Amino acid sequence: MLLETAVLLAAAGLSTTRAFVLPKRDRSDFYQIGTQEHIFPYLAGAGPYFSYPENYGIPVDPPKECKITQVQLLARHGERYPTKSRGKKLLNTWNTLQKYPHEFNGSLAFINDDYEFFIQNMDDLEMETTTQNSINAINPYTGEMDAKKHAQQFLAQYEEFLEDNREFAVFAASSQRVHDTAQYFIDSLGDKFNISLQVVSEEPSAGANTLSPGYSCPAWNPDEYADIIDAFSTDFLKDIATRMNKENHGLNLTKSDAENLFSWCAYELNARGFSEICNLFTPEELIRYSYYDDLSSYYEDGPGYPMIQAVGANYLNASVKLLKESDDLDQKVWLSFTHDTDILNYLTTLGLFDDDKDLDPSTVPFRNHVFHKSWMIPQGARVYTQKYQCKNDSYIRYVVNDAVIPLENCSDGPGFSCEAEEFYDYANQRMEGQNFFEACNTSSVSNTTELTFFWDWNTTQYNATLLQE
Ligand SMILES: Cc1ncc(C[n+]2csc(CCOP(=O)(O)OP(=O)(O)O)c2C)c(N)n1
Repeated sequence: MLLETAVLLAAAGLSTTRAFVLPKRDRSDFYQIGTQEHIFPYLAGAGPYFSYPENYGIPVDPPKECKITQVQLLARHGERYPTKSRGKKLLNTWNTLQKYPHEFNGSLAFINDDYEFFIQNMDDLEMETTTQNSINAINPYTGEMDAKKHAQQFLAQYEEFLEDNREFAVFAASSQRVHDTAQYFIDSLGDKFNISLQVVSEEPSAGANTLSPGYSCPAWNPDEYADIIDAFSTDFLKDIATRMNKENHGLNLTKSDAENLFSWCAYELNARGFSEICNLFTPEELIRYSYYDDLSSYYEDGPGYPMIQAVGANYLNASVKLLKESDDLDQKVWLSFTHDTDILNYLTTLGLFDDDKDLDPSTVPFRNHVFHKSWMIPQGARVYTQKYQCKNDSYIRYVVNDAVIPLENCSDGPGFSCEAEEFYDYANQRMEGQNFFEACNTSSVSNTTELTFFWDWNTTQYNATLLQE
């Protein structure tokens, strides 16, 4: 380097070394990307997509003698940056680290080597990660690529069925990231399809005509079962903070900093493809963190909160109606995109992961543990309902994140499916006495009592204003 250039850069307060020191081979993102996929299931559904880990081995294609007659999808948006509120918390922890006046020792030492925080632009908060906004050109875990890959997988899987079904509406809740995911998916399907994207309002005023009933549910109280969740020991968080503080005298990381590090790890994976922060945790800490999240979700948005059965009934009721009307409806493909908790509410009403045993806060269970939240709704989650005909009978079954998950009490049909009439009885039973509008006190924010967009999109045209939330 010319001496003058070095002097100029130094005068501007910029380091002259950075541009000229290649990262060490073992610290290069190139070599590290792809080495952390085994921890995705432990990141509370905030990290990159992964297939449902407990696959029973049932082929996703219906048996050969059967013919698909309807497909429904309820999907989560793809990998994203943190929300604004989460981003603020992560920045606080990052500031604490940045203010530390000494070189870091031990597991945090990577920060000494020109570590660049993964949130570079506050406008990225709440948004999908994309090739454009990723801080690493070779990040394989963008929400954009996930949606595009998902669409290609969908095309390959339903190739024959889609031959005759190339024109349909796709539905997205009106959050920007949800909309963007649906758009990437549609773009990736290609120009042989004629698709109309319907953006359904997620404002509380949408009432029951929504894909995100969580926002139209004023009666929902996140703290309803806080006493159970709080009974879980979070000593593992204290242990993490203590370990970092011992390695670095004077660093006063707190328990909540330790908790933030887990989501830092997850979101950095979405934005960079790799995160040194993920390497701070022991396997045992990851397991405890993951169960803590299962427990919270179970009692806030899952089977542990009886009201959720009514919230999830809003979509399940519509889904069952579509299944029953499949012969009469021209549209056979029903793809919808929304948020994690809304899918969880729906799965709860459906009872696909409900073994009637409440999760225990006094210990981490292993054998009695069906409810793994991150397995159900990781970023890019996809819950398919398949209806197919074999001889003269129709059958229903579910494919969650690439794995066929049979209904525990109704799986005698081909491919471990549930005979349609039996399924309708089962669904009725799950929804008996469940009224979303009443249970949520939705009348205080809206007078829309029915979900109608699947049936009236053609005349109404849904194009709600996109929200950065
Ligand atoms: C039944 C219910 N009502 C209201 C809420 C409040 N709430 C928290 S998160 C959320 C939706 C968006 O959640 P986010 O964590 O940003 O999910 P993502 O977009 O990543 O899927 C809602 C409606 C809830 N969780 N559950």
